[in-house]
Amino acid sequence: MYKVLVTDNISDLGLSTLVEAPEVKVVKKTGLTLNELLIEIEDADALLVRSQTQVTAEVLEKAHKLRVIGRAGVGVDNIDIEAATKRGIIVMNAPDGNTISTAEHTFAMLISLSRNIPQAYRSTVNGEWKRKEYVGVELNGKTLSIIGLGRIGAELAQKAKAFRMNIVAFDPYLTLDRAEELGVQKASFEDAIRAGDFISVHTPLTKQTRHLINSDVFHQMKDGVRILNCARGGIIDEHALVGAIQSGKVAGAALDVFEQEPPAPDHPLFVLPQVIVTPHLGASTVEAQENVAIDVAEEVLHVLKDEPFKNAVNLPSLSAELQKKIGPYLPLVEKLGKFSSQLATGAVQRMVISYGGEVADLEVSALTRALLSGVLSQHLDGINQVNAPHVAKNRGIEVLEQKASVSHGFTQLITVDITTSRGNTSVSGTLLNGFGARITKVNGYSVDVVPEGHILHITHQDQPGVVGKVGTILGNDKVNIATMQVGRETIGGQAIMLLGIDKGIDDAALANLRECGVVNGVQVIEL
Ligand SMILES: NC(=O)c1ccc[n+]([C@@H]2O[C@H](COP(=O)([O-])OP(=O)(O)OC[C@H]3O[C@@H](n4cnc5c(N)ncnc54)[C@H](O)[C@@H]3O)[C@@H](O)[C@H]2O)c1
Ligand SMILES: O=C(O)[C@H](O)COP(=O)(O)O
Repeated sequence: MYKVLVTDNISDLGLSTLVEAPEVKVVKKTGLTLNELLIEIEDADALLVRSQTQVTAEVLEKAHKLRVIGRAGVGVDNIDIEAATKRGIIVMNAPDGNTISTAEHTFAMLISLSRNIPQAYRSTVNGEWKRKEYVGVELNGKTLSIIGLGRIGAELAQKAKAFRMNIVAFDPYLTLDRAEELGVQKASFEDAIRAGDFISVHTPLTKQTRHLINSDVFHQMKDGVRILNCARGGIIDEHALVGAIQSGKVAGAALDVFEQEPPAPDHPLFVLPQVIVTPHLGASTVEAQENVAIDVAEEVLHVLKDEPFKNAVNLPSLSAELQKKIGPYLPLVEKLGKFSSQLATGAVQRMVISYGGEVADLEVSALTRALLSGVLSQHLDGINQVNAPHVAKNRGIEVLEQKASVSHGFTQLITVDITTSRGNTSVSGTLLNGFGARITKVNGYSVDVVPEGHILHITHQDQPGVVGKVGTILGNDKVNIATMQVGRETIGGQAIMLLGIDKGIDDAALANLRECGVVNGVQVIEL
């Protein structure tokens, strides 16, 4: 039974996917103190959060069983991704479900800001009638600069265009074609900042975007500019914003998010009449909350059930088409990794993974991760495709991926060459149409082995009687030989024998084999 811990308010409709899954126990505990969270996380297999729960390295330290963190929403800045990745924990979000709601909220803030609606409401219900004080500005014909033209930025652009605003956008990944398609003017950051009558930020909060809008940037803006942040607190330097409003540079600001949430009640922005605020409501609609909860619950369940999943933020994303194409290769590369690392002796220093034939036409990074995970998991605990590249890098293991059109007679061939402190090991494998995975070459010897179960790898001199002697020793130990493959360099030269056996071999029989006088080395490979 998998324990899925839910620590923020996530829609029950979305959670029903998990509640109804027989292999899952949903434990919903919101408002936990840090100490309570540290206890609850210990036996959790999955954690579901929104933006409130701070999933820090300290929390993850206690997460001994955790395989996946699902964020019912977009921003993952409340999760220590690096710490999760190191521990092999998948972090996934629900990137699409709240786009419309957040863009609509931003637009509501834009109109409210231009017409002073919140201020006028408060004044009017307090018995005042200040028609002159709340004169606004039109949106029509004004320039809206959007910093970060992703899902929400692009959706906002469409809404603002309907109000006949000119849209100028800066996004490092914005192409001219995409800008044309959206009907926006692509600009540099500086030009977008200088052009806007209204400036709205829609980037994630990262090291690069923290205080992206600071006092230097405010100086470059038009006098009387209005600022919006419905993305993340911290993208705008709040102290610089206070100064820019007090100096008259900025005519108004609409904020849904804050550097610290909830902000202190005496926050200096709250006494400025030009500032309107909401308590992080961008995604707070019935529709958005159902969408993100359903999306994330489904994907978390896929992870727990070892099924293909999407939206992991600490794994490269694979299209459904690519997943389908590389799927059949995954068991082969994992086996190649396990086989080669059990054969290799000494500390791994370098791995070269070569893809030949049809597989070379695919984007193979997911296969490389799976193979690397197969290699490292033989010697290290807790290795998976999420943390394998990170662990290899930390241990100074060089990993090279290469592609070749030749595949030595096979439709596709994958070879792993491992260099250790003691020498080199090379193992190749292929997928045989209708027959599955095969190991086709081991250290230069051609073989045809199904990579499964218990395999003995024996090196010996090619001479009469070796097979008989090995067979007798195993027979005496009641070990049944299921398959046998031999390969040799030349007649009478160095040779290998790969024996598929029905059960693990005990230490005594292994010692007998090693001391029988006709074999040079024996390695047990468990796949
Ligand atoms: N207020 C809310 O309730 C709410 C709701 C949803 C999302 N958000 C926030 O909005 C952010 C954007 O969401 P999205 O779904 O549009 O994400 P997205 O990934 O589709 O778009 C983000 C865009 O920012 C761009 N970007 C990154 N760094 C940049 C930089 N330095 N300068 C300019 N552009 C940069 C990216 O290229 C990307 O196109 C999220 O990261 C989240 O923090 C807030
Ligand atoms: O990044 C997001 O998706 C939004 O900020 C929503 O956050 P919330 O789930 O805490 O409302």
